[in-house]
Amino acid sequence: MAPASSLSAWSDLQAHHESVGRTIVLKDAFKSDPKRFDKFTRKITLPADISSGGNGTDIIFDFSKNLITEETLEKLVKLAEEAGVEKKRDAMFAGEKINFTEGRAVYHAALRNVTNQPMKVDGVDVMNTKGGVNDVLEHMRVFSEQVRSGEWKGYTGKKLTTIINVGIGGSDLGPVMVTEALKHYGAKDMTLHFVSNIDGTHVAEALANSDPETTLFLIASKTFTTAETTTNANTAKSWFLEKTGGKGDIAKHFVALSTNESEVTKFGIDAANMFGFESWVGGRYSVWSAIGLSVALYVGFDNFHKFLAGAHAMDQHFQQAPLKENIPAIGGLLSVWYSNFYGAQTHLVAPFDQYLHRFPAYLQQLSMESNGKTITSDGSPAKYTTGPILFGEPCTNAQHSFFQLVHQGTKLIPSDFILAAKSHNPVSDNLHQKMLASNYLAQAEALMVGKTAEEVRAEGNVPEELVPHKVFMGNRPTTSILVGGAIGPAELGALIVYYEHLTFTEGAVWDINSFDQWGVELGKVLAKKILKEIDEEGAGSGHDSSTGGLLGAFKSYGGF
Ligand SMILES: O=P(O)(O)OC[C@H]1O[C@](O)(CO)[C@@H](O)[C@@H]1O
Repeated sequence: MAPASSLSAWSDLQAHHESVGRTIVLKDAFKSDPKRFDKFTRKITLPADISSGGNGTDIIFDFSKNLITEETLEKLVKLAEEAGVEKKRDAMFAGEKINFTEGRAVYHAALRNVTNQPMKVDGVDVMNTKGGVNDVLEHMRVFSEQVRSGEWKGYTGKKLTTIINVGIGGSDLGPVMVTEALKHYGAKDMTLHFVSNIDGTHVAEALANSDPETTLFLIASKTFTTAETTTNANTAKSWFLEKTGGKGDIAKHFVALSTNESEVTKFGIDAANMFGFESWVGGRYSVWSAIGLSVALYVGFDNFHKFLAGAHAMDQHFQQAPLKENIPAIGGLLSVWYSNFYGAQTHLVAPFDQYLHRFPAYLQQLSMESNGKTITSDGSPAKYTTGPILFGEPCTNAQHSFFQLVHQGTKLIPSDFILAAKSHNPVSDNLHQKMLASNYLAQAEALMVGKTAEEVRAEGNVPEELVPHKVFMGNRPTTSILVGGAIGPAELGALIVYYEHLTFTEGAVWDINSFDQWGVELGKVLAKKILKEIDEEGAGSGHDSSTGGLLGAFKSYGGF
């Protein structure tokens, strides 16, 4: 595929940015076009039987507060066409090996293919083959129901009520985020811990208050070779054997979520207690796979299934909707518009929802591990900026910390705001929810309309020297996502997949491989070498003076 910047739609967008984009004033665009909201808002309705309220939940994506005209959208769609976004999308859904640096299909959509359409990789239907998607789902259903009901017992016959998921990256962030987001649906008698960091504090704190008789360990690692996970898992195993005086039955208390059966059995977990998946599931896309077992255990399999079904609904929309109506494609194209034509470097995602407090952290891996790449498909460096820095925190908290910069800083920060119309906790007669909503609406409005010097002066009593400090430039773009109900499993699934396919669209336009992650390797290799050097005499070898100096200082201060 040709580099994006050589496409004629790209030059066309550059000219369009010069002539139109740079001069769009959003508040004027709204004044002159009363239909702007309708024109740029898109909606998906989830099937009633999976929606949180029992009737189909609408999710509205209001793109109207973005720096676009109808012509901009047409030109962005043209860019997507020229960049082959639809062709690449279809190749992904056809199981083609679009992860071209690893020779792998990118097929996580099969994991949530709840309508059970045949989906094949190398001619094999991954849904119905032995050990395939449906078999693993059935294993997850049976196991999660047994644990939740107490039929699956620990070695002394007690119900397992503490779940410790040991995993990192995609084997952690998805399960953490989703179990937090769906806490309302979680088993009240279950305590969850997620141990990811190699910092011994993480595992020590999780084990500190856990009872080996009632604890279930999920060792979650696609490769089962990740240093942090195998080390934490071994520490957990030693703790378990020590606390149980060697009587603890690993088979009852440890299960593995992995693709690597030989490493799993070497660790001491029986293959029967392994929940498998395939290499075509990338780590950051794995919450839909066996890696999501903690979710199924916590919220129950029916809810896990709704989570998959909501995701599937967004997959179908992405596959079927024409680009101009295609919600994730529009999200991705807007990101390209801001990154490559306005020079934006960031993407803020602020959920107005406390349950979604780990959503931005989850999206960081999804977006930045996918599109933090320089090299394009022909091996040459991109001549344009690629993956933005995604960041975020829940609101209203974020408003009281970094929103100063979003409103008055020198950077353009395209922002997404997410709100559910209904709270799971409508306390104080919904006062909190109304205040939350008022902030969600006010922030997007304030970012757009800003405040001029004249408006500041008109407020009266403002010393002239303070006027510039109180001016808000405005014209700062936001996308407002409104879930027309409560955020339940299906709604969450659909929201995640919106960002997955947004990320896909960006990568497809930028002509990069969004599905590998070579950039994490170098640090891992160096850390292995340095770990050895910590136990050897001296301050290592072949290091620069900073690294060598710090290594020496660490050894001397730490007594190593
Ligand atoms: O599930 P694994 O194989 O332990 O990998 C954990 C994480 O490590 C990474 O490979 C990055 O180092 C991620 O892509 C992945 O999600």
